[in-house]
Amino acid sequence: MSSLYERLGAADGIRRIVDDVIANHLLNPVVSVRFRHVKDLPHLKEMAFQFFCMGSGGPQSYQGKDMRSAHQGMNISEQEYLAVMDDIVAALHKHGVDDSSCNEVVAILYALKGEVIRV
Ligand code: HEM
Repeated sequence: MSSLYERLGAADGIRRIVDDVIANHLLNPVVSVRFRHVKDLPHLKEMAFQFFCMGSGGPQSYQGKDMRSAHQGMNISEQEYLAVMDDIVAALHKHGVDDSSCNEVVAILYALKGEVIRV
């Protein structure tokens, strides 16, 4: 079986998925205000791209903050966390990622929950 990275469409596919994830966040009333206030969205996209690539088994290295430091002091709620997961799943479906690969992504993100919510 090919790697999760390949099933997500490798670098080009992940780039497109990340663009849609951020677009979804900006339209999602539960979290849009968080993302409208980000000063450097291109940087956030690049970090999210690297994170996704590395986390799915791609050759890229992630140069951003660890998840706890990245979200420290934001007081992110469970509801916001779920909204972000929903936006990611919607972007994966839009790009034709199969259900089992989608579930793998959800499991990886779920494991990071404790480093994101109210840290
Ligand atoms: C498991 C879920 C999540 C992952 C994998 C994730 C991943 C990331 C990454 C890689 C960064 C960039 C860090 C850096 O700049 O070095 C980041 C920043 C950010 N995250 Fe998350 N995140 C998650 C959940 C959330 C949630 C639930 C929210 C709130 C709605 C959120 C809001 C933000 C914001 C606003 C920033 C940008 C901070 C800034 O540069 O001003 N994240 N996240």
